[in-house]
Amino acid sequence: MDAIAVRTKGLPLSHDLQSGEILLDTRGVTVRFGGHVALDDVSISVRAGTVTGLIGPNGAGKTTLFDTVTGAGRPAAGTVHLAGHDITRLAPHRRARLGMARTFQRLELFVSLTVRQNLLVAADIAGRRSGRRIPSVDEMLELTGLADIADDDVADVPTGRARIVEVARALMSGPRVLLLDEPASGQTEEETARFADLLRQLAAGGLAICLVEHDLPLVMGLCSTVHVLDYGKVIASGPPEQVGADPAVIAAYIGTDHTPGTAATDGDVPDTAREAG
Ligand SMILES: Nc1ncnc2c1ncn2[C@@H]1O[C@H](COP(=O)(O)OP(=O)(O)OP(=O)(O)O)[C@@H](O)[C@H]1O
Repeated sequence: MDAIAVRTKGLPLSHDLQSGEILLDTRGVTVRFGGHVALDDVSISVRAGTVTGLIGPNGAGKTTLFDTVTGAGRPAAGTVHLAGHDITRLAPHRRARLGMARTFQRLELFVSLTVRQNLLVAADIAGRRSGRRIPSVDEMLELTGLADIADDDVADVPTGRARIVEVARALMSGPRVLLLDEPASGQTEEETARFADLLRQLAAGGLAICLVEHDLPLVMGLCSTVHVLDYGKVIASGPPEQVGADPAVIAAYIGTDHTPGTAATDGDVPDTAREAG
């Protein structure tokens, strides 16, 4: 496959990548909290230039897998690989330096700063850390559709758009892999549609995106591959239409608020970033 430069509207979002290359994978990852097995022999992969879905009922282990991949937690067994290199023992900041960025289920923004200031802080850290050219804040505000609220305090920004601020902030580091934990939670239908376009655009630029999301129509419409976790195990992996029709997946979702093919949120969603933070 041709090497593609990861550039979106001229933004130097990342390094040169092979489209379709596996950028991130976990191999047999097991995580225990005391006697509780939160992840059991989990192997998933995320390719450059694609959006990969990671779904499953509440408590299935999705956030735990993100924590393991980013280095916030260590697995009891198994390994994590970035572009084929074993990074299981690397500290989180070194993984970030290698091109891994994430957002959080619970918004983690500087709520007393403006949208622009949040991106400036990220730009400052990323610039000092990597030494490579990173996107300008204005370019990023434009790309992510945040220019009109650039000078608003994040505390006053509605939750749906604050989630985009978090994505923009993650993108300021010029990642190769972007991990998104329930980014559409709190978004209106219109915001979600715009967000889906943004993710398509970023993936088309070569970024490897892993999306944890309870909005299953969004996942099914956006992802080329979906991994399904249930009670810490991968119960299905494949194209969305195959996974959505899988009896094991349907069974896993029965009795939950979320069933494949329906929109759902995780209950009450705060109105603004102030309430979410
Ligand atoms: N720090 C922890 N200590 C003990 N148990 C934990 C810890 N973190 C997560 N767990 C447990 O591990 C399991 C997986 O949790 P996790 O948050 O990864 O699930 P999830 O799929 O992200 O759920 P949700 O969709 O509700 O966010 C759950 O049973 C949870 O209670």
